[in-house]
Amino acid sequence: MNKEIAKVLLEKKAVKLNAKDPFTFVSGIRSPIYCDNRQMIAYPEEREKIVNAFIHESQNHDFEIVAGTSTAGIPWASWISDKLNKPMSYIRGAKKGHGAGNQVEGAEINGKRVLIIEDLISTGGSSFRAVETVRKGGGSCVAVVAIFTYDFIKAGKVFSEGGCKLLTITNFSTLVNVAKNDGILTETELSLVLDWNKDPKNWGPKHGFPNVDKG
Ligand SMILES: O=P(O)(O)OC[C@H]1O[C@H](OP(=O)(O)OP(=O)(O)O)[C@H](O)[C@@H]1O
Ligand SMILES: O=C(O)c1cc(=O)[nH]c(=O)[nH]1
Repeated sequence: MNKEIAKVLLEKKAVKLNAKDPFTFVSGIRSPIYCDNRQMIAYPEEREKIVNAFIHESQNHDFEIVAGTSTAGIPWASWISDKLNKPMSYIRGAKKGHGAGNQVEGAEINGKRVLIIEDLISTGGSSFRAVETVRKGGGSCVAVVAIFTYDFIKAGKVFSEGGCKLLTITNFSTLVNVAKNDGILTETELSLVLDWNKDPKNWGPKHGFPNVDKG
């Protein structure tokens, strides 16, 4: 996994820690760590490294359309499709309730091979829903590529059972190793996040922070 990108995320403080008031993930899981890759769009030099890493990761895949997930995947899909001179789409979480009523905007995906661009994978739920949307629209998804994954077992399962390749530039263990070697996180912080990552679903309830029920 890519150490340079992990370092960039840490140096630009996209990675945040808060054990006293843990973050709530979209899945409802509570966490003392949050990786806010959205912040990286603010840094032209570093974001270019991330765009190049996305392109490197997907270089062996044959795709016709670059599709960003709404919302955090969209800026990356824009830069990637621009660099590769390929058509771009973006995938909404739900059909738009007015206007043209689309769920996929931009390039027509019907009958096309689509590469989905996501910023981050936790449970994999959001990005796999994007895969299903592409399939429903008549496209095939050659892979989902994301900047970062927490390597949850659940995410691996969702993708392998759903028959879609999941590619990631960097991951939790690489991030933790870089943070340790470069002295970015203290021993206490490192053991906090390692403890959480062993059993993310039960970490919150065990520490007095119930998970949020997302239905
Ligand atoms: O793997 P999952 O458990 O689904 O979690 C990861 C998703 O959560 C975040 O999106 P968020 O819902 O915060 O929306 P945003 O992209 O609009 O910021 C992130 O951008 C991923 O899409
Ligand atoms: O699961 C999430 O919602 C999530 C986790 C994280 O670290 N970063 C993010 O943007 N979303």
